[in-house]
Amino acid sequence: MTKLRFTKMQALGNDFIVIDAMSQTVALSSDQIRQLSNRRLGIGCDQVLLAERPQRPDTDIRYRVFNADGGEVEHCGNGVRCLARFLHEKALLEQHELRVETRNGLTLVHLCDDGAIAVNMGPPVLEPERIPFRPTKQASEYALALEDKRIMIGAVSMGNPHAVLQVDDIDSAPIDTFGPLIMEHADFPQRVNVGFMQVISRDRIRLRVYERGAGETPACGTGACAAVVSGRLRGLLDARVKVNLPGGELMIYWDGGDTSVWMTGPALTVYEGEIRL
Ligand SMILES: N[C@@H](CCC[C@H](N)C(=O)O)C(=O)O
Repeated sequence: MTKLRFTKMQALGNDFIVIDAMSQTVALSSDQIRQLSNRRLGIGCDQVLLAERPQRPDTDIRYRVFNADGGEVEHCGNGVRCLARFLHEKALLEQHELRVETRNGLTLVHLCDDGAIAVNMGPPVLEPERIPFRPTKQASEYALALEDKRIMIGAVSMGNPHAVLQVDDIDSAPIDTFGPLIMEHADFPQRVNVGFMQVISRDRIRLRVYERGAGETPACGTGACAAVVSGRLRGLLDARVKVNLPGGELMIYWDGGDTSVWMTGPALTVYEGEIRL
């Protein structure tokens, strides 16, 4: 039997089990991730995050992200803010600027004096083959065949893949039906996170996200970035946008082109413990 120390954290209700994999040996199978994430059989969370020693010399920490379904993925916007908070609270890293190694790149995180955490998420990836999305010419919107319907989506990678639908009202949007269908759509070979975006004004949207490997969550950081990028590309939004998610608010800034997307929001510790596996 293995004992594992963990910290339970949340960012706008998107919740995480954060594990220091530097001071303890951690080798979790997909089954164990599913068990930890299960809200009855384990601790319960949307994602498990591992803080590991960096492999790249130009970074301070490596973080790995596992969805509640056990699959490892590339990135997590709310998760990277929780990771930064965790490292500071544990005095594992003390600087206010952190260079975080992700599965496919480098993310810069800044702990602000007012308690918020700002993340430079890097430029969005829009080339379909890099999202990855079915081979096609890059566009701001694509038609997607969904059973007998044809819907319009934006497709963006923020390190992880996102489809963004514009809806009139997120309260009545078909999240539970369209969410799983689009997530598993054959045009997205790695599956996809699905955002439902309601544009309120050029600087405010409402958003719900059906996450790959976790289902609908109260908030999704990379989803908020992808929605603003998609809204900008469709000519609907300005550069600075307040994103209202069911769990709270994120500020997203994107100046277009190859510039980085910035995300600012909270991250909090809930409790700490030890679990037997
Ligand atoms: N909650 C996250 C995204 C977590 C990963 C995602 N479900 C995926 O599979 O890519 C966020 O805040 O960005």
